[in-house]
Amino acid sequence: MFDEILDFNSDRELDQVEIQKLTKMTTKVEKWIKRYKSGDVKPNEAKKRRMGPPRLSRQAWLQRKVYDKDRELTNRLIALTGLHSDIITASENMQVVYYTPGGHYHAHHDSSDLDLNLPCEHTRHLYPKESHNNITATRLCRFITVLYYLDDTEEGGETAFPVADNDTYTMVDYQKDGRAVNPYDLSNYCKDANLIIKPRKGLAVMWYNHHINNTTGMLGEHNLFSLHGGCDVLKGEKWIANNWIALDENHDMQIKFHRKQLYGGNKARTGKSSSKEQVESGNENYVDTVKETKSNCNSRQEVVVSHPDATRVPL
Ligand SMILES: O=C(O)CCC(=O)C(=O)O
Ligand SMILES: [Fe+2]
Repeated sequence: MFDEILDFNSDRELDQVEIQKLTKMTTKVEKWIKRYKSGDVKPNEAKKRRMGPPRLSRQAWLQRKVYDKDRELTNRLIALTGLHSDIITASENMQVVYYTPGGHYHAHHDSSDLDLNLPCEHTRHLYPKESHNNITATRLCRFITVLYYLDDTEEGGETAFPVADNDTYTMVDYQKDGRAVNPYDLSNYCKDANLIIKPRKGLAVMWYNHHINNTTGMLGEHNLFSLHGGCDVLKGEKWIANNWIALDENHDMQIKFHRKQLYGGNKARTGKSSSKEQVESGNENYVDTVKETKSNCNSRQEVVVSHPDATRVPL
């Protein structure tokens, strides 16, 4: 309430002007107190409001054929991740993010919990038509994030991982050094994060959003320690780009995805919003193209997933 109604300039103090305004505001304040007392305002709602919007930034998608014509970056990603080139090449295009002072992205996960009742967003269009029509929800299956800093930022704008390596982390009553901390709120608790990275032009950060399933060698449980976000930019601008590497928990679906994207697809994938476009564009030549390129596919022997629990998956 203090933030919402009284502290107009959000400096956490009531000055003369705010107090003068306050006298005209009594009805509104009384209404608020009444709502609060009646339990109408849930603690979460209050918390969210104090944190401000989850994200304050501008985003754009770049197509691989535009930003990486010569595949230099793609090849470096293959080397960096140790993954099969098809996994990298079939993944989402690059997202560029721009922040100005006050801009931030509160802590979040880039991928979704492993839920076998929901298809992965990147392979949803590969399900048979009948079941496909029944798909109303999907989840993000982003095994790896690679984040690039495209420029320095004068002040603030760190990428923070509030609970990295914290074995004792639970979502309830999170504490740091004996103080209650809201690990999602990077405007107020950025410096409490366990890992903080200062933007520096040319630096890239890579992390795993999931574990590997030891039996299948494919996408495993969500790694909740990958919680992260962008702290408030205090001075200057922040420019970053994201590459998300998609992986299904189902090996056959992932291979189908590669074939369609790389050898049978007629449209490049442009991020989450494009899958509908891809489905609608269809691809009647798929079977022929797969036949033609089968030798090409077959020359690729295996998908190698590089991860602390790495296993080799036959293709
Ligand atoms: O701005 C940052 O440092 C983090 C951005 C991020 O997490 C995202 O775009 O998903
Ligand atoms: Fe993120």
